[in-house]
Amino acid sequence: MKDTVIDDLFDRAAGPVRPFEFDADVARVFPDMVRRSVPGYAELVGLSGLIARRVAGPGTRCYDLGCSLGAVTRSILRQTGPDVSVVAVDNAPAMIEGLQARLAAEAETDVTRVETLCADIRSIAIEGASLVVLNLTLQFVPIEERLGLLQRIRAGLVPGGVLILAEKFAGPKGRAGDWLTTLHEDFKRANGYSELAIARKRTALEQVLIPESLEEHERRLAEAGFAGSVRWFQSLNFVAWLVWI
Ligand SMILES: Nc1ncnc2c1ncn2[C@@H]1O[C@H](C[S@+](CC[C@H]([NH3+])C(=O)[O-])CC(=O)[O-])[C@@H](O)[C@H]1O
Ligand SMILES: O=C(O)C(=O)Cc1ccccc1
Repeated sequence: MKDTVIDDLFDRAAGPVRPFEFDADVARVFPDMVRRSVPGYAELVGLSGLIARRVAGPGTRCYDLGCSLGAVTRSILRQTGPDVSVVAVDNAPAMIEGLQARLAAEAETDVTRVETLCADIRSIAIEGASLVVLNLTLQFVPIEERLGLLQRIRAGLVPGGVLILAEKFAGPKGRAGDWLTTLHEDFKRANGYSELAIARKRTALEQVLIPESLEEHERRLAEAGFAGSVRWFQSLNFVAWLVWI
């Protein structure tokens, strides 16, 4: 449960690379992995809490979809009043178990405000939501199912409610996109990842994390019926939008 377990999962050269999975090994190292792999992750999580503070009125619900170990859930809890609840959803049992253990261990957290669900975000009910957060999660949903999920999210928002969508995005073809990829790999090197680990994780993620361009995302948000959006975060090839109805 410690957040200091070092991620060395891709350092071992043994055997062919298997597709990336959110299993118990990943859950164990996840805080270190995400901090060293996603530039601006802490800022994304912290600012999501500030957005919650603005939009989550009394008696409303926030959804953290693909919550992993609940960093965003805890950020929302910290920034909102006692009558705001959070539904934290992930389909990886190891993540939900890790989240539950963390919540129970934190004396300052009111666990009665959190409902944890080990479920697929494509099949849960979304109702009475002032905030829905997809923090680096939509990228793992099959492309043909992304529109339907966004439509259901929009239908579940209350007036004044918003969606936070954060994604790794596909940069433009050519030099601009190449710069973003190169600098992201430099970021990983600077955080201590080996060439082997970077290459093996790239292969493991290939058919699993499918990034799309900024234009594809923005076109789909409009198609899903959202009224507007603003990009409020970008660090290299990671971006976040605030999306309203
Ligand atoms: N269909 C699905 N249903 C439910 N969960 C899913 C699904 N697909 C993927 N997941 C879950 O989405 C999470 C993505 S990680 C999110 C980080 C977190 N938001 C954070 O703020 O720390 C991002 C990353 O690792 O790049 C994993 O825990 C998956 O099990
Ligand atoms: O490492 C990467 O390239 C990423 O895109 C971030 C990430 C972080 C944690 C799990 C999977 C992907």
